[in-house]
Amino acid sequence: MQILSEISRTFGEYLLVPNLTTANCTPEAVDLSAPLTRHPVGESAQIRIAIPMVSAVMEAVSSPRLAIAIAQAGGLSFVHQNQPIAQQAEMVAAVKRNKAGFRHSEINIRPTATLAEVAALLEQAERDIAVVTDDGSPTGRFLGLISLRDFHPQRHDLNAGVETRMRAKADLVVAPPTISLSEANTLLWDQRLDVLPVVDNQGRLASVVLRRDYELHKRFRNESVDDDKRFRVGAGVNTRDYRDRIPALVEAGADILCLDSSDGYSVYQSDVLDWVRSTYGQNVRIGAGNVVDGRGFRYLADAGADFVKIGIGGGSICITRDAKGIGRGQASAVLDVVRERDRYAGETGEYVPLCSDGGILQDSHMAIALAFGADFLMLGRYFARFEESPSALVRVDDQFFKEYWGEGSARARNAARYGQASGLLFEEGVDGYVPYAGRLDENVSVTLAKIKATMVSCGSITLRQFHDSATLVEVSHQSFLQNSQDIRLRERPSGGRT
Ligand SMILES: NC(=O)C1=CN([C@@H]2O[C@H](COP(=O)(O)OP(=O)(O)OC[C@H]3O[C@@H](n4cnc5c(N)ncnc54)[C@H](O)[C@@H]3O)[C@@H](O)[C@H]2O)C=CC1
Ligand SMILES: O=c1[nH]c(=O)c2[nH+]cn([C@@H]3O[C@H](COP(=O)(O)O)[C@@H](O)[C@H]3O)c2[nH]1
Ligand SMILES: [K+]
Repeated sequence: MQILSEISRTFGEYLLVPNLTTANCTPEAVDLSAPLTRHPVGESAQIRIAIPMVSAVMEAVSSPRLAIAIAQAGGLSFVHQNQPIAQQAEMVAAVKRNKAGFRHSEINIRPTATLAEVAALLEQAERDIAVVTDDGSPTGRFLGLISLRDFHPQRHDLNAGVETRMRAKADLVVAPPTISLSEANTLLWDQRLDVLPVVDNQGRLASVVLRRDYELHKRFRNESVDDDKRFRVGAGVNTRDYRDRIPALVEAGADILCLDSSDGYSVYQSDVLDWVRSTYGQNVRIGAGNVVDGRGFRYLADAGADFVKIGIGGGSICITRDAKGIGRGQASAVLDVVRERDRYAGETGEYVPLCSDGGILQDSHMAIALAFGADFLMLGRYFARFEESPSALVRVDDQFFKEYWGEGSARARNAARYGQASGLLFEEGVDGYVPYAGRLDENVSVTLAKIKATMVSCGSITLRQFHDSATLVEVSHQSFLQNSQDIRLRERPSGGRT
């Protein structure tokens, strides 16, 4: 038996002490890009992301819709593996079918639906325009567009059909699937369009190009895309059915894989990494984890992991520490693994990026995790709150929530945990709600603004500089208690605690 001589600590126990801010150190100059894959020290990784955020390998978080929204913002999603292989592969393929700028139409309606129905659909989606297809699906025969400007409750009978007020295909500008994104954007502006439908030669809707996406793209110039301008997407895998699951995910176009486990310091993960390297060489990139110390890191790095993920029991839905008594405060875990990563890089010349997974309770913790040396962050609760996450939106009294549950909870019925003969019969996660927070892009831009402001105060314009020069200090419990004492807030500050 051995007792480590440290107290295990979380991000909330630290603050950053500012360094000198120089004139070239501005939020505009801050580059938050991060490597996802191992690479020789001093060179660039094969896969990088423009913002250091990936979404958790969880059913309540990483769906195709969320994956597209994160890729648009510059991060990456890992589609969850707690589902049949074909279904997971189809989710990956659904993301890859979207080219940056060309998206599957989300707001669709049949021509025989009533104006009242389309009004309700648009109100619920907070959009102005719906696409009319013969069967109301995103790939049906394209018939026209209907917007809130096409009818008025006082002037038109809301029981009338959509077809009575829609602008029909013959009067609209449509584009063939061969159109390039820059040609499509030119049409949007020259023809003053809000929506450009892309229609194949059988008259079926292939995708839509939206003016609002163009405007978003101007704001987020950092989309995560592959060489064919398709969105990048990752996928979770496990240590059991990998010989079948990995080929299906690779075939579907997954850009990177991630072993999804509470405890990655196992021969099972090393076996999977061996199998991937002997089957695909470096053509398939795969991260491993989770670990909480340098030994776990070195084991997985030696076994060939592309990145190593850190975190046991620190997630918002976690009860692993209660159930199994394993884990480590996330700040201590990151600190220990970072030291080993840097030693490993010195010895081998290979940089293996680190992902800090879970336990981010507020935006400032992201900056602190990055200051500790994490290359990027995996977030569950943070992304579960957004419109684009797959779970249900529920209303309780006057407040809206999204459902959010752990992969080790009974609800997840995790096939790996509960399907095995020796069955893990206990739960390691809870099932609950998180406050609904609106659209992903709006929230992410506020969070990034905060991280950039922190880095400016600390005199860093790249994450590498931040890792090297951040100065952190432990904070006493008392100083937190004294913060905003005796002030009764008029209202919660916007963009405050997330
Ligand atoms: N980060 C965290 O703190 C936690 C995460 N989770 C999440 O819950 C889900 C399930 O995680 P785990 O229960 O760790 O799943 P897991 O599949 O990695 O492990 C479950 C059990 O199966 C064993 N096992 C794994 N591969 C095996 C093989 N090939 N042959 C025989 N035995 C094998 C493991 O040793 C373990 O006892 C994941 O999505 C994970 O991310 C769950 C608890 C904590
Ligand atoms: O103890 C656990 N029981 C669970 O059921 C569970 N499900 C997910 N995870 C892990 O939590 C991470 C997400 O954490 P956050 O919501 O704090 O971002 C995820 O990325 C996982 O590492 C679990 N941990
Ligand atoms: K272990």
